[in-house]
Amino acid sequence: MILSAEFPLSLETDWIAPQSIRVPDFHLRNWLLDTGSLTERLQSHCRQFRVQLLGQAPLPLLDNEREQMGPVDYLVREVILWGDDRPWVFARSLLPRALCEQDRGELSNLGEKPLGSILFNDARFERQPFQVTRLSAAHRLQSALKLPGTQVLWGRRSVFHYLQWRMMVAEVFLPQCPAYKQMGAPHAG
Ligand SMILES: C=C(O[C@@H]1C=C(C(=O)O)C=C[C@H]1O)C(=O)O
Repeated sequence: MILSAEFPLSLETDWIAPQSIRVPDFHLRNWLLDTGSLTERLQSHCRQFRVQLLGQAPLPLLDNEREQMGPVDYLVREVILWGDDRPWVFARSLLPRALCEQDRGELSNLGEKPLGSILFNDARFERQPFQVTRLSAAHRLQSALKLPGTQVLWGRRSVFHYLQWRMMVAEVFLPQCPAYKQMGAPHAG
């Protein structure tokens, strides 16, 4: 299973401090603000976890990314995270191009290896506070991913500081993600 989508999909949305927005339920809020590896949490909810790479290339940033990331070049990486053949997360990450091409070569050819396997295995990556976002059912991401577009989607983003570098990770929970209480599903922790 793959989701066909153009690259970059981008992610035009407003990002808000968590204390300034009401998240509908505690379960979702817990997922949105979990500072651990999303990859690891998703892996605990499925038998087969997979990263589908939509693309990774040097690209311009959105205005509301650039204002946090400073005047350096970035590789934009966009992926879909799958759990047991269900698309669970769209992620857009900004990787400093010079870092990828110098010190951390493994970042430039990450491919379908989860980014979290690097970020959460090196204490020098220091996560900064989250911002959250609410995408309406009509948001273009839903139509671009050919999702049913019948529900509001929630996402989060944070900057990781690494030495003199900044890296941003933004994740949107897609409709089947365990971050939402699935109708009729037994309560998942
Ligand atoms: C940052 C993490 O890595 C995950 C994997 C990503 C990737 O491979 O591009 C992007 C965002 C994350 O959902 C994580 O596991 O928390």
